[in-house]
Amino acid sequence: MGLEGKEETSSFLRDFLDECGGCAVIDGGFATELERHGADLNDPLWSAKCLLTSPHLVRRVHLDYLDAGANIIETASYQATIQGFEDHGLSKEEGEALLRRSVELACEARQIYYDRCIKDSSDFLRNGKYWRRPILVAASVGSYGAYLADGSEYRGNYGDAVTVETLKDFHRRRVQILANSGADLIAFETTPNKLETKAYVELVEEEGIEIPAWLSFSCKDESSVVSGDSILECASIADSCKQIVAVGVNCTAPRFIHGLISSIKQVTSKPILVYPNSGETYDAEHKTWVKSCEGKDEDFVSYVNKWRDAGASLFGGCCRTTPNTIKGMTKALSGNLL
Ligand code: MET
Ligand SMILES: [Zn+2]
Repeated sequence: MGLEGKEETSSFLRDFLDECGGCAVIDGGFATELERHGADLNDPLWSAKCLLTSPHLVRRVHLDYLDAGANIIETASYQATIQGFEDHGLSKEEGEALLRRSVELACEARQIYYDRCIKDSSDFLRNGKYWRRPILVAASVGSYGAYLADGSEYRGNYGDAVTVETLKDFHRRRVQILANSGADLIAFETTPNKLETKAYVELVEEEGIEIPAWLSFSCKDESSVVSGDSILECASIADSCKQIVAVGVNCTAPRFIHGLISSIKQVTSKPILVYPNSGETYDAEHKTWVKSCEGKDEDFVSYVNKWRDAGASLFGGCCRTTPNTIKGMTKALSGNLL
């Protein structure tokens, strides 16, 4: 890509944020929301299983988040990998088609949402002018640990045998497919360590990935990602890559978010995104979420404006948050705290 393209990439998200009025709303937990609707995700493919068994539900959850006010919806590809689909008995081509399908489903939901808004044209009129809420489709890429389906993305320790090269090889084909699928950007999410951060950055540079990406980390406290690596180091690596247009934190307890924003701000001037989980902890052995002292949706939502003051500009939710959480955030950010 020439210089012109790179400049376009760096202003892509800022222009979008301007259009949204300064900050944007991301959707909430996707897999856990599918479960709330009755999907059985007790499978190594987790949410990606629904791409095979219930695409209508995938589309429906995307729509629920759009109705709640989301400006960015993330595809059901978090745990969709060609290797995972092959382990499930599918061919490479079928696996690749399902990755593309995850993006199509999100794009279809956006189209349905816009078509509906045209019918109810009040959504399209602002100060007497035609306006439609900007909506992006972000192609989710979960970590190698997510593919292992043993909760590794919350530990981030892959052992000595796994190198940057292993990880690049693991992610390469999926990232290439998602980058050419019609998605607006790639969401590298729940990144657990420095090694995988390096792998993503090298991969997008070496493969000449043409769409922008964000990189977000799952963290275990205010200063470290789940592996124990420093958030400052990880965020600096993400910052060094032109294609990465935002850096942040996801699937992390809300109580650590404020401190993490302050740390990330020290090492990047890129927009910062935060989409914490409900504050519960995932018990990989029993495949359940365990309550902590953290409160409910309402408490979580009341933090949003503090996080904005601390320097973040994209906000959403991760596991166990719901369209209701996102609705609350949308209101809180537009100055109408519930
Ligand atoms: N976007 C993914 C989801 O909400 C992130 C999962 S984090 C374990 O399902
Ligand atoms: Zn999560």
